[in-house]
Amino acid sequence: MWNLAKFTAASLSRSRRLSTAIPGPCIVHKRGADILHDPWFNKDTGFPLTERDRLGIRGLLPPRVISFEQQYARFMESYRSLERNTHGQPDGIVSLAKWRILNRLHDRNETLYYRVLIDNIKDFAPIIYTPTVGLVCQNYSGLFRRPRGMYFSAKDKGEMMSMIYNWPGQQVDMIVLTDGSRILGLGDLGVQGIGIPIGKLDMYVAAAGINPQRILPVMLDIGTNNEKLLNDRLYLGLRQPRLEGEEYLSIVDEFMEAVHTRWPKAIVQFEDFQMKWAFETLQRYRKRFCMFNDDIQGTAGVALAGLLGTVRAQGRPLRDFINQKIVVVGAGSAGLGVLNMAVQAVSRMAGNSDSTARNQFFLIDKDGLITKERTNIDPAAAPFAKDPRELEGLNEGANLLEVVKKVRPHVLLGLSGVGGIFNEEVLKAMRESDSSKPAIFAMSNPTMNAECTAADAFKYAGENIVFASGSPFENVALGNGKFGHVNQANNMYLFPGIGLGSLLSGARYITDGMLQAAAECLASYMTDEEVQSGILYPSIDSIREITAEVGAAVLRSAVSENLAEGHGDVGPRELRLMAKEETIEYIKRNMWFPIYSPLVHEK
Ligand SMILES: NC(=O)C1=CN([C@@H]2O[C@H](COP(=O)(O)OP(=O)(O)OC[C@H]3O[C@@H](n4cnc5c(N)ncnc54)[C@H](O)[C@@H]3O)[C@@H](O)[C@H]2O)C=CC1
Ligand SMILES: CC(=O)C(=O)O
Ligand SMILES: [Mg+2]
Repeated sequence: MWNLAKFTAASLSRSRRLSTAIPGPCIVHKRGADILHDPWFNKDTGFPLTERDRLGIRGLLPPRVISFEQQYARFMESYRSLERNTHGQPDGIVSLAKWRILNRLHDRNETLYYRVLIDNIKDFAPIIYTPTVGLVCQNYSGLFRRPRGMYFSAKDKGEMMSMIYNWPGQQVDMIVLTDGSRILGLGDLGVQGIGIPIGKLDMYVAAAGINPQRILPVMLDIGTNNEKLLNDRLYLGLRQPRLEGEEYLSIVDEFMEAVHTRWPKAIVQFEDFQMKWAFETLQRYRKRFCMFNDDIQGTAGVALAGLLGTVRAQGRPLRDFINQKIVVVGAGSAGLGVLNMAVQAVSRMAGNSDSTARNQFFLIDKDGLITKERTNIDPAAAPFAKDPRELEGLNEGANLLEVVKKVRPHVLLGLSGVGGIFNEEVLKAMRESDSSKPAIFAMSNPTMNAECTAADAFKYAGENIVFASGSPFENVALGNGKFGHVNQANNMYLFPGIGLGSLLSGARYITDGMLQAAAECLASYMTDEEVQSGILYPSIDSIREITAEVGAAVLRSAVSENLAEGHGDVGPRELRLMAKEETIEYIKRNMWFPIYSPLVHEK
């Protein structure tokens, strides 16, 4: 049975802590059934009698008024009974059933939905976020029932400025935008990729307390090159190949102008764009709009925090980072983002140039080790290409196993999207690492695409490793009551704080300094004791706490760079005068927390 007393005590103390964030009485102009069908205002059976009378819904609901706590307990009961009833069925079926029950609540009653999400984030993140969100995207055209977010297609060229005013919300703070061209490690899913902005924005509400009335998931449907989808009669997107070149950019330009015109202060997060457009759009917009690319920049900060954690886990001073040999598998937007940020960190620590700092990194893509002998090398990868003359016994295109055997890296980091590529032989080769505590980061998503499983990593590379994966795995039982800790190295630890800190600072744009501040905040969050037992990141249960700290670090960095223009009533001067703790408090006060607000004045 659901423990109601525990729930009430926990949520009461949380409400008190965040009491200043509770909105005042809001007056709703809708009446009757329209209110019941609006998930923002709907309280289901929770409408008190005065509201039923005055909002014209008396008689439209069963007579008994059910409290929020009872509704919560009822939902959790049905969720747990779904778990029991689907026990033993294939994982995909169970996960989709769980997603459906949560999605139905999301569609019906947002307050209750976000409350159960916040309180049970560890259980529900794998459903609304990776890995299940990947399965949802793959099946989106069949799962589609109600629209969520906005869709701008190549057919809407010239219309976007007026379309943006079709969005019913007055104010939008956070937008997550995709073109569906590289959804997790699942490739081009066209319009079906909308599941990703929806899932990311759910994390924004849960972790950063962004008001769900002010979020906007967006799909830019500029076609798909996925033949299976083009031939699927249920496919809901444009049935045409992806636009390229100037045609493509003109669509993204038009969208960005439209958004900026209606909501000049909204933050735009680019998500799951294929590499060429990920880099190109970041360069194109980063000084014009308040935007960032999560796969390049959010991932980089989380990975850097993990890499610094592995140095501490070895009992070494942070500065020893400059001596770590790191093999990165995957030279895409995520892998290159990580390398660029890691190189900046090494240069700062060692006082070296970037080119010297790059020596310790080895980059592998689908054609093997990248060296200067590579023809048609991608310009973004070129700075990391090795000089073959400086490599003993390793040639252009050397395979992963050869590289691991020769280099004996301290860290093996996968962002390739290729499931199982860290196979038994590769993992066993990591036993010969030069590190006393080698690290394996299998960061690709969803679970199927992880470079290895947690169990295989501890089994083949040894019990002494530090392990992290992009999607969650259970901790691994090592025998004798010991467990191998599984970290989740996922950009969810940073993007909510980057967005929230940027929003509340009123920054004109998002700089490298702000992103570095976010990464440093995450890197210093764990104690030495935790890190030495292999725990690199906080538990997802405390994601709201860590997000508040990351948000404060980002805001303070914007202030120090003179980019903060303030937010709402709080101007740049007040932001500048805040001490660190005051900034964290300010951030927390501005986090939305779901409770039923009165919908009518009390007379
Ligand atoms: N944990 C996290 O927070 C994040 C994880 N990711 C994951 O990283 C993966 C890659 O994302 P992007 O870099 O954006 O993709 P991308 O498509 O830009 O890059 C993929 C890279 O992997 C390389 N690759 C493909 N097959 C390979 C093989 N057999 N051996 C070695 N390299 C190979 C490709 O050559 C390319 O360089 C995806 O699975 C994504 O879900 C991405 C962002 C954040
Ligand atoms: C986590 C994430 O952003 C990705 O896998 O693309
Ligand atoms: Mg992504």
